[in-house]
Amino acid sequence: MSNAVASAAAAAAPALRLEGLERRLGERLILAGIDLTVAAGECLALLGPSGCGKSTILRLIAGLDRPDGGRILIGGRDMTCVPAGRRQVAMVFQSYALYPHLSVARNLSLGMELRGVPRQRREESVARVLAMLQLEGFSDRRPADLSGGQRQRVALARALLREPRVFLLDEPMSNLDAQLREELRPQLRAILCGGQAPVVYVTHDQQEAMGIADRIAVLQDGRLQQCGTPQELYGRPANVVVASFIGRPQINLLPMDDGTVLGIRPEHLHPVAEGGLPVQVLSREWHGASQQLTLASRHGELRWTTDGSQVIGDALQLGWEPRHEHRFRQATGERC
Ligand SMILES: Nc1ncnc2c1ncn2[C@@H]1O[C@H](COP(=O)(O)OP(=O)(O)OP(=O)(O)O)[C@@H](O)[C@H]1O
Repeated sequence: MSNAVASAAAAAAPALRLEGLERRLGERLILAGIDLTVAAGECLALLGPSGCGKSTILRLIAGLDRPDGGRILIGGRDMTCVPAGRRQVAMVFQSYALYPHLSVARNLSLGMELRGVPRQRREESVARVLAMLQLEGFSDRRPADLSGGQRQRVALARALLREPRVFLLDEPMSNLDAQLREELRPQLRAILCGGQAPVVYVTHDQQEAMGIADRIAVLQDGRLQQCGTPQELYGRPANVVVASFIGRPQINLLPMDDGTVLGIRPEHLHPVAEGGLPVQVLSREWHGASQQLTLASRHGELRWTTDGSQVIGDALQLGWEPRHEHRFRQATGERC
């Protein structure tokens, strides 16, 4: 291939591509044939329960671990056997790993110093990321004198300064409290989407994945269940695993006599005067603007999110619009 043809092919290639990635530990298959692509500037969330293989995928992309099958391509180039240090991949973990004895500014500039970046450019870059992450007043502080959220932003800033070709984040907000996580979410999204590097963001929190990512890949037991936009996964889950993982409170899954499972989201139920499913209120939990009710029905317990004033013991009938029904095969869990 000529240089011009090769560079045109690289430009057209996805920024990050995983092809049939496989990882075994002894007899156990930890990852089974993972195929994923991430475009430049796109944020892909890896979502799934503990042990599903999310961190293993990140470690393989970073080069901290080797796959037993498949390939990792960055900008069209096969990086599967390239050592970690030469992949230009930045990874942010849940623990911040900042140098405790150095100021914020030094923590940020050290990597550039080691790479021989001239002083003036270092100072400009540090000032730029501090402003971007709203940390301007903190450059002289030590990590111990920062809050958890501020420390995590410094860790992010340090990763941004590496100008990586791929950005990997492993549950970067899991050490922060729920309120701070919510506050940081839009900031993080703006920062991650502002760059050219593809971003892979690991989380087990579906709300965080929906809030931050352009697309979500749902994993279970080392297998990719579905990959799509948050709206696609919510609106047309490919199987009961995805249906249960996306959307809170969890979707109702009701086994039917015809060998299917009927899926109805709690927010899509509404009271009807007649011809609906008879239910009785078992318990209630206030969520501010709405309440979540647990109901007894002939198909088992149901969850219903409503702004109504029902109380425990109330009996009523519920309906739903046909367009909100999801049908899955009982035998396989796959969408019908
Ligand atoms: N060094 C190891 N030795 C044995 N098993 C391992 C090792 N590393 C990972 N595993 C197993 O591989 C599977 C995938 O682990 P991985 O850490 O990728 O999952 P995860 O989805 O990131 O989980 P979590 O959300 O808990 O971090 C798990 O079942 C785990 O027990």
